[in-house]
Amino acid sequence: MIPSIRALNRAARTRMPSAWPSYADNNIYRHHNPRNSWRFLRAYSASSPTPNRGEKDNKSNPESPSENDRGSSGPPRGTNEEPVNEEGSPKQSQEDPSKKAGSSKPNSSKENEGDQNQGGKNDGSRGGGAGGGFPGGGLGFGGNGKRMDIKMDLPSLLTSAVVTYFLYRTLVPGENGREITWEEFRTTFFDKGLVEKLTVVNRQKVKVNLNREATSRVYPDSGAVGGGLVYYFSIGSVEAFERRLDEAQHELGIPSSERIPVAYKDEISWFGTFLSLGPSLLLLGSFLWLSRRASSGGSQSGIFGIGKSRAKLFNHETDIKTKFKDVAGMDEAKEEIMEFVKFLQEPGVYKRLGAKIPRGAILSGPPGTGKTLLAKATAGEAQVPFFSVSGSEFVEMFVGVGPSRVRDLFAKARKNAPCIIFVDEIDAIGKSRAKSNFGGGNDERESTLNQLLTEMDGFNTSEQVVVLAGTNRPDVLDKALMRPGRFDRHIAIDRPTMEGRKQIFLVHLRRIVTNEDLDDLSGKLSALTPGFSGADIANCVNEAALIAARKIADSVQLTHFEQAIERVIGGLEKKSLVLSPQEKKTVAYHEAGHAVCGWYFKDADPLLKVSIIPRGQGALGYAQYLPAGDSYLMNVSQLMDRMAMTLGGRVSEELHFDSVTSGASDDFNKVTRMATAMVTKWGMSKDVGYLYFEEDPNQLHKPFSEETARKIDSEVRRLVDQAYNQCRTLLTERKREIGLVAEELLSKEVLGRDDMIRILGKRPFEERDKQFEKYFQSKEMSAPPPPATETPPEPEGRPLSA
Ligand SMILES: Nc1ncnc2c1ncn2[C@@H]1O[C@H](COP(=O)(O)OP(=O)(O)OP(=O)(O)O)[C@@H](O)[C@H]1O
Repeated sequence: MIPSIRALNRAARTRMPSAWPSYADNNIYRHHNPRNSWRFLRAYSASSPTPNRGEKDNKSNPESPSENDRGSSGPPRGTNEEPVNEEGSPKQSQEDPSKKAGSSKPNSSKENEGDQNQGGKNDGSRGGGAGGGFPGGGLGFGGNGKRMDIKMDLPSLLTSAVVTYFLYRTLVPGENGREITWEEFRTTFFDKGLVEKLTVVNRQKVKVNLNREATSRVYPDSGAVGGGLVYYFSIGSVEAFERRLDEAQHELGIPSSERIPVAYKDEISWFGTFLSLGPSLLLLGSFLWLSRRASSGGSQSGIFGIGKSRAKLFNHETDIKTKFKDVAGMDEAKEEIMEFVKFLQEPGVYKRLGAKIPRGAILSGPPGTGKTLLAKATAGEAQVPFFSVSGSEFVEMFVGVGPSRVRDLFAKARKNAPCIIFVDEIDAIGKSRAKSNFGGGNDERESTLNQLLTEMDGFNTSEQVVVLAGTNRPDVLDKALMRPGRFDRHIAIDRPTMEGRKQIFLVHLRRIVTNEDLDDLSGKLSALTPGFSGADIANCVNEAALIAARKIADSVQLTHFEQAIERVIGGLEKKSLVLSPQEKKTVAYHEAGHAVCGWYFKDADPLLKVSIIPRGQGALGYAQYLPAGDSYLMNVSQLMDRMAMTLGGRVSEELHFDSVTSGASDDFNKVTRMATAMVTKWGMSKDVGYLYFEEDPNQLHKPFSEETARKIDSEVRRLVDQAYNQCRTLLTERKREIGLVAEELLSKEVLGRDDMIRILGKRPFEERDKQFEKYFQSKEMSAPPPPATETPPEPEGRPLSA
């Protein structure tokens, strides 16, 4: 058993435990026994007269034991072993390892050489062998031979299997290398002549190659004998090491011809390399991982998919079930777009006559009017694939991504031709370049737009790819987009008319369970929902179904629809908002003022419903009016009546209370905007004349002179004052009616058109909207009757004339 090198150190020797060590275990650290070491030292020193350590004796005796102990590889050293053994053996105890060393047979030079070679081989091949015997720790040169055979290449680094292998190869030998100090090296190996060769690795460490034969004699149980354990020591510099080695050899009297060979080599530590690459690999890995997570998946995940188009592809066979019959109330738009369907279905008809097919169409209109739906239905009708993408999806924080996505989208579309590309919210990329240049443009957006224009130009007439685009802001689009050859067609889709709303209601009512007569119901609902878009209608129908479900009704009834409409218009009822009785009264009189104005002004919009239930954001009450049919022109009289009616709330407050409230600010906003438009846009002021001044918040200077500005101000003021006087005159006359409506409102909270008729009598003017009258002749639309005790006296039969 090999003694611990630690045992050689002075501090350890002084401990001297009484227990004799067990050498069953190879790990010398665990079985470190100072006593044994001490004994070893004593035994060693007992043999010190032999020239093991003394160069003097060595010189005088050519068969010096020091030569033997050193385990030289050459014949001279081999022949020197025997005298040591002979001299040393009688003085050494049985357990003393030095005894074994002393009793070893001399090695022939051939054997030694063989050992050396074998040892060299073993150093490489037995890297994983069990360690033991000698102390120290370190690099594990035992496995280095194999490790060095592995070539580092990028693919192998990238695969985890190889990384694991590297780690294994790097870590395992680490357990079989032991670092020792120079002193330990000298006393344990060098001075005993066990060293065969030294290898300076990377100018930092010296690997000790032991003569295995000699070592096995001195330390028979050592792991180094099998080649599984390798010792090394660190050096400050190669020069210092060489100097020290020279001195040591000189000290031992080793002739220069027998000096221990020193080799130099550079080794790459895979583990070290891996560690040094670690931060970069970690960064790269996290970047890839993040980009993979950031991307929404699909085949274009990761950083490499960033330039790919994110358009969703709907296959006509599976995904697009929408047909023109699902799109109601826009017959003209459908007709216009039908041409694209025909082109996609039968391109031959057009080509035969030499007609060029329109490349695309812009569908413009307010939100929710069914632009996307129409585009989808076009694809559904034409039975072609449909690529849907939003304009904003082209714009990324990386430069060049937008154009690249446009290219990719069109490339995919060409592969899937005939097909339809639908770019929703095209204004995100198609904004006028001239406008955006003011105050710094957005280059990325511009280049995306340019790419889009190029791609649309690049079509040839045989390519059956139709591009449809949707926008709410056709006014801001770049003119280049609209020129013939690109988006040839401009299809404006407005909010549906009453008949249109009826059709849309019918489409959506078919999907819910109701026992009402669908024709009558859809007519009523369309009359109650002026200004609703298709999306509002869809939402309203769904909301009614939800309300019915909440009330566990068997089918959806008219009342559910009424509540749903109120909710869509006014927002959620705010039950938590409790008004004080005085506030409630103010709200009731305010709303009653509006309602009475609407009832008695000839050109005002007739009232549909008035409510004082707080709803939505800050609205304490609301009045819903039916716009005069679906008219799109308004005359001065209508505008004045509307302004007067809008001021009705405040005037009523003035007439009924000592002080007024802040509740009319939104009314003033509307009135001011209306009056300003009359003066600056609609040529309704004689003083200002027939001029048009656009409101542009980006404009630094007003497009009119100071004098005109003063005129505009005074004209706007005049119109508002006129409306105010008109309103005040009426409401002063109708103060009693306001009181009746307000009190009814306070008790019932919601009044419908029929309630108004009941309180104020029939409206003294013929209804302009015949459709409306058709559906509301009955009493069905009245609000639920109040509890019997709170019912105010019937106002019927009172004078109503204005
Ligand atoms: N004419 C219509 N007929 C039937 N349903 C409609 C109609 N218009 C809108 N809808 C309903 O409204 C929903 C939203 O419409 P769509 O997304 O097409 O509006 P849009 O004009 O594209 O809105 P945006 O401008 O906000 O993108 C549709 O899914 C459909 O349920």
